[in-house]
Amino acid sequence: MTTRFVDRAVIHLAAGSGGNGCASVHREKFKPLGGPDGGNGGQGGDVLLVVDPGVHTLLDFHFRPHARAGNGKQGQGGNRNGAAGESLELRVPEGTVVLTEDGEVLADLVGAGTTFVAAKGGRGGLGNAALASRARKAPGFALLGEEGEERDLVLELRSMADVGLLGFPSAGKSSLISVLSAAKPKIADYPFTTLVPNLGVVTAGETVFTMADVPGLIPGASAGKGLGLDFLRHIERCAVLVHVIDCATYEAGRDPLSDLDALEDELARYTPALGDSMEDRPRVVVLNKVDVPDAAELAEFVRPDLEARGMRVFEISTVSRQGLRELTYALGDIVEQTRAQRPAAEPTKIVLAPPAVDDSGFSIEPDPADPEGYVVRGPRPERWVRQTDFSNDEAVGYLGDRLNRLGVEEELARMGAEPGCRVTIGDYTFDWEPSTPGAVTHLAGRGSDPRLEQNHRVSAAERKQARRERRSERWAGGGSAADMTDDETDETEER
Ligand SMILES: Nc1nc2c(ncn2[C@@H]2O[C@H](COP(=O)(O)OP(=O)(O)OP(=O)(O)O)[C@@H](O)[C@H]2O)c(=O)[nH]1
Ligand SMILES: [Mg+2]
Repeated sequence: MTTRFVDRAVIHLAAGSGGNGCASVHREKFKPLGGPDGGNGGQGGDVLLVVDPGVHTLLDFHFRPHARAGNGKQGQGGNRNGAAGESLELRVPEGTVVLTEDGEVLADLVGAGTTFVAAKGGRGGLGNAALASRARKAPGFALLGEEGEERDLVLELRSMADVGLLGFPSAGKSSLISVLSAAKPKIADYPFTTLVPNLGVVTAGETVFTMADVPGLIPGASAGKGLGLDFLRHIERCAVLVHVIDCATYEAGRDPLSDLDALEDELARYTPALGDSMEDRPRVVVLNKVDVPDAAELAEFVRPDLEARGMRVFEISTVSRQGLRELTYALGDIVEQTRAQRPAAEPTKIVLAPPAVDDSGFSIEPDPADPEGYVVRGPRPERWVRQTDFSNDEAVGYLGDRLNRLGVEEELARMGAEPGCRVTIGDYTFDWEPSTPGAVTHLAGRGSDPRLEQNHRVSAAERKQARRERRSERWAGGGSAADMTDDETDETEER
């Protein structure tokens, strides 16, 4: 069996947006002044990655890298909440590693059914029924649904083989896998013949194990030289490492001992992305091409040195097939031992959501893009701004109240912000009009609220630019319906 796989794909995901809340007033014959009855918007659908043992490659993502989940529906009058958007499940193979474009590992998907929330749907906005309070009996506004998360992620499939072959280019790795298994990889006398890993299934008596043939390694690989990191990535998961050493090379500066040192050196320099050091991984040395008389002689010569280093050494030839049986059974034994030590199979159906963040805080910093401006950061202020319909003064007033209650205004004053200065929260910039200290009104009626007057709605390009300038730690967006009620909780407290 030979499995050739596309082992890396960049995907672009868009979760569904939340539906807007509805502002509606109950109307009935003879009852002209009913209460607010606008329902909440539905939650946007998530984009999920789900491990499916029936999927073996990332090929589909190669052809279809874009995926989008359904949007939540708008709330409606009569207290009808909008339906949630449909989540999208993308099937990925066992052993898929999810990374950011910067290479940060987000998840390592093992176990059938394991699910990763790759892009979180936006929250639906509260309708005016949910926003009503004693102080605000009939809110003339509702909250907007939030946009769904958009994410570019990298998927990598790391070989899950039991045995990983490593060696210089042309050492005979592909040849070895071809004689030990039914795999028929490309074999040629030029370096880097193998560009993608090949998996072979090897049988040693009762033991059946997989072997991965990976591209050749050259010094500097751990720093990305040759196929470098691509190569190393694939042996991270292998329980047993086999150094395949070419005893018949005439290349200057190459001999079995220095080849082995170079390979070990690269391994030591490589930091596995999955955090599991390869130092303690069992390894054996295969001295290949002993069908060549000079090579056989050299192998005999270096064997004691290698053994003195504690290595198990096998002299083989993939051409004459000598030494193969012994090697196969020895590998089978080691694989059995590592299997026995391995913890029990992972439970299935784990759902990996982005870690919950403490979203209660906020911070204010001088705006790097404006000498007199400030930038307010925090999951809640940013979310509240996104939820605000700026064409509705009452909604803007409500935002002002929320920010006030959180202490944003107080903190701005403490930092010496001057009235009229520009304050940016998320994608919006306001002129700051502080309310009189000590006389903060929590009750915004209908009509204009002078404290927050939105200047302009910035264009996407401006936003991007400003974001770049202000770049710093960002909060993981998203969140659950729980935080939605959370906002309302402190409202309740205050009431
Ligand atoms: N004489 C002899 N030649 C061998 C033996 N094993 C492999 N070769 C030759 O060595 C060359 C390289 O073999 P491959 O199996 O392609 O080597 P590789 O390690 O997979 O090389 P890359 O994929 O480039 O890293 C080929 O020309 C093979 O025919 C052997 O046991 N004896
Ligand atoms: Mg090869």
